[in-house]
Amino acid sequence: MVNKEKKILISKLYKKHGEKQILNNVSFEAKEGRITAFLGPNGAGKSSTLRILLGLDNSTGSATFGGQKYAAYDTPLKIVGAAFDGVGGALSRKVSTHLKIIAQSNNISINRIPEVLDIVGLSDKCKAKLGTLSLGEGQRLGLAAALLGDPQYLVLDEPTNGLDPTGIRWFRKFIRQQSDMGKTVLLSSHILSEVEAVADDVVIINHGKIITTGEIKDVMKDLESLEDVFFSLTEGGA
Ligand SMILES: Nc1ncnc2c1ncn2[C@@H]1O[C@H](COP(=O)(O)OP(=O)(O)OP(=O)(O)O)[C@@H](O)[C@H]1O
Repeated sequence: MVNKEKKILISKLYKKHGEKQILNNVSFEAKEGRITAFLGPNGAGKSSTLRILLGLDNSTGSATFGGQKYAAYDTPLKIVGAAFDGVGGALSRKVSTHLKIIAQSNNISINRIPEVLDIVGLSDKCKAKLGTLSLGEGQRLGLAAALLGDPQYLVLDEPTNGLDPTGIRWFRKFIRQQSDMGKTVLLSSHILSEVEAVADDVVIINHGKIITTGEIKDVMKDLESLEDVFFSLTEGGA
């Protein structure tokens, strides 16, 4: 039975690599029309959680989009758009060809390609080779690929990596537009100031354990900045 609520629900994930427990009862949700930031220091377990959510790794527990696992959707790119580090195509391939391959393998019309390039401000790079893109352009192309299927859910791993201040400002506006359209946005970051400026809700993870979740304004209510919250929770003992 498909859950009508358009939320990402992560419940009781446990994961070990060898003897090391890298996820320990990880549970949280990301809600429709809101931007949820998944925050934590290097090695905290963010990418591991997102990989499980996207069916790239296994674990105990469950991780669903609208009540269904990623792999249970016939054409997942029409439901979930994901962007991880790197573009992931042959460097000699053109931007348009890269997006065409992704679109065609997911039954998405190629008419969508100019639209997504326009949304991310890469229309002039349509014929450029992947190997010639800057880091920031590569990030934008990753977002374009994520948007191809006009998905309800966006899962973005460190989306501001490599963006300059103009790019960061562009990203904030872009992601707010997406959530205002009713999308469910989950993004990971270790850049606290970025998250503070853009997120509605925050989930903080450290050493594989969720240490706080809530609306950003509530999590921050007794502290000056998210930076203070983060350090009080991750270094102060929790
Ligand atoms: N395949 C693997 N084998 C062994 N250990 C792993 C593997 N993948 C991840 N880990 C370990 O799991 C822990 C969590 O890693 P993960 O990449 O999820 O962290 P992260 O929060 O995304 O960090 P970062 O911000 O640096 O990307 C780390 O200690 C990492 O070394």
